[in-house]
Amino acid sequence: METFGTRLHRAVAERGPLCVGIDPHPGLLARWGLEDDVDGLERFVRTVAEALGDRVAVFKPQSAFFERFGSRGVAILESTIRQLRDVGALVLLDAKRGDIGSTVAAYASAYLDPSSPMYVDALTASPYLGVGSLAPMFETAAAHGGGVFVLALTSNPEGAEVQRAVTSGGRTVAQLVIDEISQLNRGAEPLGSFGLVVGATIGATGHDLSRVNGPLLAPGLGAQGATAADLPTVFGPNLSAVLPSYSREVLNAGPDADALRAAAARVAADCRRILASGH
Ligand SMILES: O=c1ccn([C@@H]2O[C@H](COP(=O)(O)O)[C@@H](O)[C@H]2O)c(=O)[nH]1
Repeated sequence: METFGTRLHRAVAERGPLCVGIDPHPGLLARWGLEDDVDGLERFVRTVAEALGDRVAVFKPQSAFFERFGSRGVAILESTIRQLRDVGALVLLDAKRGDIGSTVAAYASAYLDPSSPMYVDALTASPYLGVGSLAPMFETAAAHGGGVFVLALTSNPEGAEVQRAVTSGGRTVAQLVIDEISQLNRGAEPLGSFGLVVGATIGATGHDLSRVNGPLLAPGLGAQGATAADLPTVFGPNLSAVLPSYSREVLNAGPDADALRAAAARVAADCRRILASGH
């Protein structure tokens, strides 16, 4: 069985280092001339999947925008996940799950067990009940070739007061998370399956990402103000592991399929240039 890290490494080599977020904001539905209802949601996500599904390495549907419409919205999320995986894209569901271990085990079954209707390649997770509480997710992901991306240094300004607080051991909370994920990825080749979320907006924070040996998802590009040119400041010598993530910046170009493709190609080219130059 191939690991998620191996599959991600190949997807990025074939399609380029880009994650496109699928965030059907009410404002975007209106901009696309769609109603803010289940039919509008379905038209929106089908358009994105048909325009970009065969060329973007990773899609990151934001669960909240589907949950907003109840069970019919979740059914659309489920079919979108299938549609994207059928055309060879990897799906990273952004649901930021986290809880006590026994409940985390249920989240692991829901999203990381291939027998589940909601099975995805990888899931975002929140470590604030302790990184150890996420163990059932890590175990299920490892057993089935899946991945988990754990929040470390998020792109929103409110994250810093918690994530950069110093623990009794002298490390920041974020560094503790980084170090625990680094342990899980030790020795993995070509890339570990356990990633971190590090916002592109945060500037230079002095955190040590050098031992992560796993993917570094970088949201905050585009609509939140960061650009590809900010990536070297945030990630320093660890740029090769960065997976840049854009949602609204690409989705704003729709609903025209060619315009969506052009927007994705533009941000991918910006990122490729910066990531390849290493600075
Ligand atoms: O630190 C984080 C973690 C997750 N996100 C999510 O990414 C997208 C960003 O959307 P944009 O339109 O590109 O701003 C969204 O789903 C967030 O929930 C994040 O922004 N920052």
